[in-house]
Amino acid sequence: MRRPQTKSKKFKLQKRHSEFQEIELLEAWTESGKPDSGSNPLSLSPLPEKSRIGRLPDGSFSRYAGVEKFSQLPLSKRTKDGLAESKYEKMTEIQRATLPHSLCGRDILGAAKTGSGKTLAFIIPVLEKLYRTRWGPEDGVGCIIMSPTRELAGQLFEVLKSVGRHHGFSAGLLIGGRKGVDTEKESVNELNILVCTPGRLLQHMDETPNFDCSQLQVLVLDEADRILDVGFKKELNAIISQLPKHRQTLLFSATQTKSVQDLARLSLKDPEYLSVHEQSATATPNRLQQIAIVVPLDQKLDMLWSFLKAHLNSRILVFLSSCKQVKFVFEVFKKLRPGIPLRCVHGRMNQERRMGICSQFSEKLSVLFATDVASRGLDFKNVDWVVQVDCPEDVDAYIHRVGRTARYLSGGRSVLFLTPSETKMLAKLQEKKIPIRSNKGKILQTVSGLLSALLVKYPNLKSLAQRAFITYLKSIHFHKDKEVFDVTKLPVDEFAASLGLPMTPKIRFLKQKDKGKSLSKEPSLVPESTADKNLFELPREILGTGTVEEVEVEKDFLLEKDSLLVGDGKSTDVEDAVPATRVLKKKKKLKINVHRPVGTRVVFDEEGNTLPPLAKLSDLKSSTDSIRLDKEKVNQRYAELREEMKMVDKEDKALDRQRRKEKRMKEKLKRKRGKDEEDDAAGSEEDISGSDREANTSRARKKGKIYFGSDSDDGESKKNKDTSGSVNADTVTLAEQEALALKLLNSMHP
Ligand SMILES: Nc1ncnc2c1ncn2[C@@H]1O[C@H](COP(=O)(O)OP(=O)(O)OP(=O)(O)O)[C@@H](O)[C@H]1O
Repeated sequence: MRRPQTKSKKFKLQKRHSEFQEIELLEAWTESGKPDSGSNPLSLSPLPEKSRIGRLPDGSFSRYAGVEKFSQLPLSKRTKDGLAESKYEKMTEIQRATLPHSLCGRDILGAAKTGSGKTLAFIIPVLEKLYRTRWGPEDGVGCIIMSPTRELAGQLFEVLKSVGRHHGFSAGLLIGGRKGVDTEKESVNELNILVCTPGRLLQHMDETPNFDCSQLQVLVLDEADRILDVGFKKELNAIISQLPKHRQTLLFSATQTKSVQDLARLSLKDPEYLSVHEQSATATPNRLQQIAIVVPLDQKLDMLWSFLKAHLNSRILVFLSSCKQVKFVFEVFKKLRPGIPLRCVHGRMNQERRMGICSQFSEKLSVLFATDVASRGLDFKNVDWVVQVDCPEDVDAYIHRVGRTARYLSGGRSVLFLTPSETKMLAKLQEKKIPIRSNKGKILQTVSGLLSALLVKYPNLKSLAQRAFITYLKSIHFHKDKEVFDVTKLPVDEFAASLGLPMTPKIRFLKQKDKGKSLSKEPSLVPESTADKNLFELPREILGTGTVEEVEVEKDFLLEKDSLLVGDGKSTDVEDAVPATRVLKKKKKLKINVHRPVGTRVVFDEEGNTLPPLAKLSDLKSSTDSIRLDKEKVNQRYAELREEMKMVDKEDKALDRQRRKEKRMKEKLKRKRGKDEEDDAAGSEEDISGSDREANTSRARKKGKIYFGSDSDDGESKKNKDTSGSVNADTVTLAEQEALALKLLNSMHP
């Protein structure tokens, strides 16, 4: 037993020794720019000072400028093995450009197109830095990698785990929205690498006793321009003030900041600005095909629906401007069943669900409706289409959104919907080297009419629609670029109608801000349409004008934006950092601005088309086109609909009650049968020599074919019901069925 122990100890010592040699060589490279081939591998020099950050003398990194493979770089064996096992062999452009600099301790400002491999460009130097300084558990936090969103932090953590699998460092994912902050507090001081969002990191800095980052070696900001912008300003300043100035800082983004102010905030020292695609003809990936379609605001959902129906075998990522928009479109489209799985992700969702949905989206062909929470950094696999239903707030936001497709070597396509008043965005994109051309879209199927019927049937959808309406207008109102976004140019009544709303919600924030200004109508640039216009839409002149409904709205639109989302006072993440302010619901006397006769009970076929009786409304339309509906009629119709729905509801409830009773009876019998079978197995003489009736029942029981419910499953079972002397549920009442069941039970067990 002793021998192997000695052997393994010896082996470990040898291994450590060779690692020391390796570190020595790497250090020598770092110091001189060349591996120190002349040094004696057996003479161990003292450990390098922990705080020292090696720097490659100018020009000497050029030795590695032309190398193509990771294996040719002076990396530790552990990192090289991790890379090889993760199937990374050849470097991408940004990795080739930045690694020689970052490996010798320089501050880096790295910029490259989306999907070009920036993550490895900072994960590798992090691992190498800690390895070379022989960082251990007792040294605490050596590196912080920050990301603006929790999902992205989770993804970076996975890459770190994969490439760093042979290293012995401890690493932790610190993001908000997860329980277990107390558990984190216990171990956060022992972690060597923190992958985090700014909010959660700050929370630990504020609350965790003895939380210490004073020995920090490397700070990484992924999506640096986003973390440096106003949304994170306070958090970032507070964090930076607690970090040592003497450290290496790596900033990466597809849309990198060059602001001197930003760089000064981070105390960068002679940073290397490495933008590998600056001379490229395009700012987006070469394999990305991009088109823009001009769609009137009130036809956006029709266009989106038509698009989805035409691309059922694709993985599609759809961007909308706010959580409420995402929720609404997801919920109503789900009810209309387009024929492809639908998912949604936004900042107001439970974190576990958010993460789960993002990973499911990579696995299955589906449509993911998302806010900008999914716009940066996320590496979904094989997204075929990115559809931007709501225009991004600027060119950078556009670049990140479309960057979710056409990643690394794969291709992809994107569509941008622009309302007629947003067409200036097209020129702005083209100015910034984005090869996008405008195209005509075809509306194959309209849904706005169906939505109004859905909203009658599901009142919660109506309030979702109202909120979606308000938050959309607010998003336009708060966007900075007024050349593109002008809320006064939007056709608000038509927009409300297109969401299925029977009346236009009151837009209070505009009333206050732009008193006197009236919202004008959009120029009509209707895309080519092969579909009938909404069949049950009544002409607007029949419906009266200028009347509104007030709805509960969030006071500050920014709260609606995921990127700046915040939660309750106990913030755990920047996404949850500012307390949400709500305005109390204020009901006012409603005047109704009806857009169309609201539907009756709706039945949909598999394709999401309405079946009669809704279709009758189209007849109603043709016969009433010329009739002016007064308010009384509308109210009367509402009352009728309510009554009708009550009746339907009653019927449904009764049916449901009956089903549940039957189910209970079935279960009771099943349990009983199980018990009997146990008794059979115990070999009771009485059971074996039972009466004919018992024999019949027992035969039926063995076949598992005693039914009392009407939902029995197959034809054969129905036949058996009769032969086994059991009951035909269609011909007896529930009470009779129950009585019979009891009788049967009693007869089986007198
Ligand atoms: N050297 C490499 N060899 C093969 N695949 C790579 C290499 N580097 C990165 N990749 C792959 O390329 C894809 C995109 O990488 P990554 O997520 O790092 O891009 P990015 O530049 O950070 O994109 P974004 O700007 O959207 O954040 C990932 O699937 C990653 O696994």
